[in-house]
Amino acid sequence: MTWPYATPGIPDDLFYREEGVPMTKAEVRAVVLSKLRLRRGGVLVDVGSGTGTVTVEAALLMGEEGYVCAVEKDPRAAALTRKNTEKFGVANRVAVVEGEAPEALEKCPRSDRYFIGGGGRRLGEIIRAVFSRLEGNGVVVIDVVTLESLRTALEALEGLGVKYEVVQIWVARGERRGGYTVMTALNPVYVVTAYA
Ligand SMILES: C[S@@+](CC[C@H](N)C(=O)[O-])C[C@H]1O[C@@H](n2cnc3c(N)ncnc32)[C@H](O)[C@@H]1O
Repeated sequence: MTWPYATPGIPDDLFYREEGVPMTKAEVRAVVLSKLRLRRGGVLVDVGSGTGTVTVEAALLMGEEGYVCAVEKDPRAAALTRKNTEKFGVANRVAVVEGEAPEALEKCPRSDRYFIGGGGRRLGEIIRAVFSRLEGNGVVVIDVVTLESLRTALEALEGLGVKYEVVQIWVARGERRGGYTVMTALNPVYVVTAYA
């Protein structure tokens, strides 16, 4: 389908999804994409692309001349990223690299914009590798859920001596139940934005 709007805001349920493949939720994507300060015609490297929602929306925002290199170690998630880029008509400007970061980062061009949405136990290594490849006036956005990952991310950034900020996002969505609207909380997430 062709997304007809100037801003992405694609509802989560329009993406192909699969049990066990995580997704960055719509409200969190809005913050992540805003913090990334993408440019039309820019290049984003999306590390741990999962379902591919950030890849798709970033590609839409950067326009026809933009390019996303999506790195994903889980073959099922990589396939889902591909499928979603096809669904939203951006597959021609997305390269899906199936492999594990940090090594697989070598298969992406160097860039001034990185989103790290996954990294597991290798998060610290990935952050250091990303900064070694980051181009001038770069922005790196890291999305973490657990306190341990937050600590790893902050220690890595402190070790690199770079400027960063952290926001915590708590989103609750209203769900209609028996004639009432009940607010249902999503997991809180931390969005860390670091600057070259
Ligand atoms: C929370 S999900 C990302 C969700 C994604 N941003 C989206 O929009 O759907 C994290 C992903 O990172 C991937 N991942 C974890 N460690 C990785 C690594 N070292 N290299 C590449 N991918 C990794 C996982 O397989 C998982 O799909």
